[in-house]
Amino acid sequence: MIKIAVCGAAGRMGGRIIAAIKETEGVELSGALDRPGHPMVGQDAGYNAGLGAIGVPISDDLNAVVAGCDVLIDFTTPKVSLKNLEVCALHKKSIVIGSTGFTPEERALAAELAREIPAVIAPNMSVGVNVCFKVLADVAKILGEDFDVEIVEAHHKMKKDSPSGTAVRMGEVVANALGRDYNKVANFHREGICGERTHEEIGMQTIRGGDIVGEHTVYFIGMGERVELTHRAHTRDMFSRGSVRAAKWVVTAKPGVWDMQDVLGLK
Ligand SMILES: NC(=O)c1ccc[n+]([C@@H]2O[C@H](COP(=O)([O-])OP(=O)(O)OC[C@H]3O[C@@H](n4cnc5c(N)ncnc54)[C@H](O)[C@@H]3O)[C@@H](O)[C@H]2O)c1
Ligand SMILES: O=C(O)C1=N[C@H](C(=O)O)CCC1
Repeated sequence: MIKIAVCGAAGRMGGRIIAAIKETEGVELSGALDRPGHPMVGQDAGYNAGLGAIGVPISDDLNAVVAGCDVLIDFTTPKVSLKNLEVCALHKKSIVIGSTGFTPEERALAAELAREIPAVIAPNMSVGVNVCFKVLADVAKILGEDFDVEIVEAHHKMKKDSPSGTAVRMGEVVANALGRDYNKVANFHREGICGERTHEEIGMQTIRGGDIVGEHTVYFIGMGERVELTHRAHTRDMFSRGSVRAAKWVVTAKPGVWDMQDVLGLK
């Protein structure tokens, strides 16, 4: 039985991940964590998962929870995830990180911290989005330079980072396929007399409102036609099931940073 602990257990994803662990064979919830001072610390973790009491309290003791697990699933924020990665490395435990909004410097630090433990770090754990990542590179290469690329994402109004980690990864995949540097060609802002669109730029647009779980469209816009590749999440459950699948996979992986395409065998 693989022992999984969940960090961010009082959050939107934390609750769904605990529910997914409960429905998955071969794994058990060994611990649940949230931030010191959170009102749900001390309460049973099953309540946020809609399960009633399951006998695992939400703790704020990171070291104790990590010591008692085989793998930590972490859906919090980049800064918290980096700390969790450091503590997992100290305890030689595996980690699955779903947090988004990492800066390039934070990504480099994560790779450094994961030199001796296996870590899955992925902005989107759904099968559908990871298949999109795979086909996007081919679509971009086939359509080539005659098509302008714009990416639009929509999420709930509580989301803290923008653009979404998924949209950033889509931009990186397209930019790489076209031989461009995402950090140079991503355009996050158009306002006023901002001039004609450049050939190389990838427009990144963000919508925030209500309870939208997550939607992403990559537009390839040519003269006279366009191709749109869209993914729509109906619930958070395919993210949470994906994270549990990643946890089962990562405990036997070699040290280093892996992503969901490694877990799904899409590379
Ligand atoms: N990779 C994916 O498939 C995927 C899917 C959905 C969301 N996300 C990402 O997951 C993250 C969390 O999303 P959410 O909607 O669950 O957010 P949320 O705000 O509902 O939950 C985050 C939880 O982390 C807790 N937290 C904050 N600081 C902490 C600390 N120091 N120690 C322990 N817990 C701490 C918060 O109290 C909160 O309960 C975001 O970055 C989001 O973009 C990724
Ligand atoms: O709800 C969120 O927050 C989501 N975040 C991920 C992202 O930033 O790409 C995945 C979709 C949901």
